[in-house]
Amino acid sequence: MKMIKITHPHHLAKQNVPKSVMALGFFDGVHKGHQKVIQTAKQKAEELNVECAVMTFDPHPSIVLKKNIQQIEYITPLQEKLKFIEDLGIDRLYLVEFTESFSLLQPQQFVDQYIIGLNAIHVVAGFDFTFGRFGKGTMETLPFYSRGAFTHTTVEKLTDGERKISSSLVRNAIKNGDVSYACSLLGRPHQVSGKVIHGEKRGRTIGFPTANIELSESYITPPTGVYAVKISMNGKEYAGICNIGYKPTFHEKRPDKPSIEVHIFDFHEEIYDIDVTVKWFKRIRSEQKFSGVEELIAQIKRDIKEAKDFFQQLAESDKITAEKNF
Ligand SMILES: Cc1cc2nc3c(=O)[nH]c(=O)nc-3n(C[C@H](O)[C@H](O)[C@H](O)COP(=O)(O)O)c2cc1C
Ligand SMILES: Nc1ncnc2c1ncn2[C@@H]1O[C@H](COP(=O)(O)OP(=O)(O)OP(=O)(O)O)[C@@H](O)[C@H]1O
Repeated sequence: MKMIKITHPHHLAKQNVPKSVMALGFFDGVHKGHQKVIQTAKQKAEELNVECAVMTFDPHPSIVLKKNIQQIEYITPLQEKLKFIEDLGIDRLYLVEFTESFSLLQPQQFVDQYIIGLNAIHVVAGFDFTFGRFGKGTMETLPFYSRGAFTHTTVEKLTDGERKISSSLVRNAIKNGDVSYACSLLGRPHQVSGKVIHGEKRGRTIGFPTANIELSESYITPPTGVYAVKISMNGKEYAGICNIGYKPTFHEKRPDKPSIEVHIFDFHEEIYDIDVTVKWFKRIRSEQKFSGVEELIAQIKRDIKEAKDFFQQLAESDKITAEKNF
């Protein structure tokens, strides 16, 4: 995938840019709705025998448009978003820096400079995509702005029951700890990446060593509690159990921020400073304050059993699905 970074105003000349079918959107999470939009663009590009392009933006428009927001938590921070888009088999990605001057473009200026000017001959976006100053341009008015230079496909709303699959729905699911639901909306588990740092070194003394993880980006994370997770490092993936929390059993005073610690099953290596990715599969319980270490140990044993049973069932259902598809 060829990536073209653009800061407004751009100086790309139409005749130097290949014709494309262009999918448009912010695409935080690259959830199933986004996948449908991008896959529709890909199909159309094959039909028309031109490149398939995605145009996305960074940072999130709310940082520029709502002055009181300095940083937002992403489902997929930029690098992850680009990787998941690339995995869908796209030829080119226009990454437009979302600046104030860009946000002030009128719908017609946006279409002239960023669609017609980038040689898109067909545009694909969801039914509720908006563009231009105050989001005034819509899919209904797009043909008017197109000046006959391109056609378009509006992708119908993809829903889960009554609810539109959206980045907001995925964010809420993660924030509420419903990581299994987030997984079904994303079509894969939500994941976060970071580095293994030194913890309080108590874990090994109670029989459950844990890798303490410092996140590398501003991710949305699930609330405090215990989760069945998979953790990958150096190209290998392991099952484990994660506690996000303040460890109230050991801390009278709540630490500033919760720690994220993973006990990896059947694993005994030294992994400080290693880069890891954690995938959230299932919430098991809330964090508790136990009256003693023995009680905590007994509970962690039950947590591990529950997580192992879950992964066993998952492996069996994946096997059945794979056999059906064979
Ligand atoms: C699966 C699991 C569940 C946990 N649940 C709790 C809990 O409910 N309450 C609590 O105070 N600590 C809980 N902990 C945190 C332990 O107290 C923690 O792992 C231990 O203090 C080691 O911390 P350290 O890695 O900073 O040394 C849990 C840890 C794991 C791995
Ligand atoms: N469920 C869906 N069905 C069809 N198209 C969708 C769906 N969700 C998003 N899209 C389209 O995908 C593109 C990117 O969507 P965008 O990231 O802007 O918003 P979103 O996923 O709807 O989330 P939110 O509005 O909560 O931020 C847009 O063209 C949008 O219309």
